[in-house]
Amino acid sequence: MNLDPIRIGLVSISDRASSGVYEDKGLPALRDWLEATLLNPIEWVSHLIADEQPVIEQTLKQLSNTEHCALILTTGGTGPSPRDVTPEATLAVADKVLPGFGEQMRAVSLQYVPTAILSRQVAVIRGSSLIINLPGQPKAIKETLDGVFGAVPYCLDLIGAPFIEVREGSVNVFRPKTK
Ligand SMILES: Nc1ncnc2c1ncn2[C@@H]1O[C@H](COP(=O)(O)OP(=O)(O)OP(=O)(O)O)[C@@H](O)[C@H]1O
Ligand SMILES: Nc1nc2c(c(=O)[nH]1)N[C@H]1C(S)=C(S)[C@@H](COP(=O)(O)O)O[C@H]1N2
Repeated sequence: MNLDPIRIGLVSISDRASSGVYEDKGLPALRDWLEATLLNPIEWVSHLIADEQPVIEQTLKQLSNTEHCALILTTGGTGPSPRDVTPEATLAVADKVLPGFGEQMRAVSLQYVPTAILSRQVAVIRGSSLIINLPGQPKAIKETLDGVFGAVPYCLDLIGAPFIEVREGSVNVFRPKTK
């Protein structure tokens, strides 16, 4: 079966990585996980930006409206510090909020760290894009995506995105049987 390409937006949100204090490990971790999981060809649009709410909102709008990314993943800026504003920016550009993703990611993350409850991560629909916030610790990307990605393909089906398939032995995708 020929799978359509999927356009994916990646946004690493970190004051220190974006200013060169440390090397960004967010974008590579996101790419590695998605490349190891998805069978579709992937078209990437990546951004490394500071924890600035207007910049985050502008980036998300561009990825959704102009770049037409079906899936947009952010990493970083979900905690309680004053500079952590990713959820506020994501909610500000949302058409619909999907609270189940945040609930599930925090529940899954509690298996790894007791501080999982500090992440205020959200997932939303904007237009034909699904936007999901992930925590900033690079290792949290695999931990959370392993736990929630099973629901992503059907969510993308419902918003008119390309039909995506995953590699055998990666994540268990659930699509309800069609009537
Ligand atoms: N993009 C990244 N690349 C590499 N390591 C990161 C990145 N983002 C976060 N980390 C690591 O995870 C830790 C917690 O991430 P968090 O998002 O809370 O950072 P922060 O303290 O808000 O600072 P900053 O925004 O400057 O990354 C950081 O201290 C850093 O060690
Ligand atoms: N799976 C997972 N979730 C996690 C973590 C982690 O290491 N793994 N770190 C937690 C911590 S310590 C914080 S402060 C919050 C917010 O992180 P952020 O501000 O980097 O997004 O995510 C939490 N969620």
